Amino acid sequence: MPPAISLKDVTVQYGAIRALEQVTLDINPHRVCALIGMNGSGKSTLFKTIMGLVHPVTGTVLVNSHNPAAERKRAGISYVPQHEDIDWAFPLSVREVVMTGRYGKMGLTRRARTADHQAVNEALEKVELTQYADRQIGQLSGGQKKRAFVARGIAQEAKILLLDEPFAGVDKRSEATITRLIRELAYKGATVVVSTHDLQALPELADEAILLMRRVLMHSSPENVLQPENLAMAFGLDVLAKG
Ligand SMILES: Nc1ncnc2c1ncn2[C@@H]1O[C@H](COP(=O)(O)OP(=O)(O)OP(=O)(O)O)[C@@H](O)[C@H]1O
Repeated sequence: MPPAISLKDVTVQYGAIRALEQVTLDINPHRVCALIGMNGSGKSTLFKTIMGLVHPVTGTVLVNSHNPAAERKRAGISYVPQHEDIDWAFPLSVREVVMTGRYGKMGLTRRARTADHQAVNEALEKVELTQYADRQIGQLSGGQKKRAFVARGIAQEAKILLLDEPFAGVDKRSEATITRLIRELAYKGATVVVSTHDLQALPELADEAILLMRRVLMHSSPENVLQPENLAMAFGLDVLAKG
């Protein structure tokens, strides 16, 4: 089976800042892959590159064996950006946000059919937000907002989900719900890439992990990546001192 995501020698620059350098990696289908690295190590840039929102200066990116922008248009890939990258004042209800995940299936008319409403209701139920469905998205708590965007990914039925720090600022209950849903999505055949700073939860969450510091330092099992010497490579020695 070809990799779900494949990058070869990808370098990304923002002006003079080199955010990714010669990144080569393959992520196989049906896996949960965690992306680990310190602030500024290029995690969000990697997601945006896989989505075709940021264009590498060199190298190639394939998503489901297609060009990223084409795959995004086909709705084969779903992306939950970081909290700060979303306009929470946008006048959409939670239900409408989740419905945007169905746009790729609706064609140009964007008219929701029974199957779309059903998929949205099921996704809302899965993330336990049915009772908040008609609230404006900005009026949810941090954890509920994350869950709403995970619901959008579920409703989209995308083969690949990219989740940028879905656990940041969420309580234990939301974290457990999101972890359970990620595992369930992979079990049902999706490929999930998730960035997280929660190293303790890694073995339960992910099948494999990538240590990123502009370059891929390591791509291995969570257990290997969590070895102190490997974490020290990505985070410096502080992480060892903090245990
Ligand atoms: N639009 C931009 N313009 C210029 N520089 C940028 C831009 N976006 C990111 N950068 C820079 O690129 C580097 C990688 O940033 P990126 O957001 O990908 O890191 P990250 O690992 O997601 O960080 P964090 O954990 O803080 O979210 C950083 O040095 C950042 O300052």
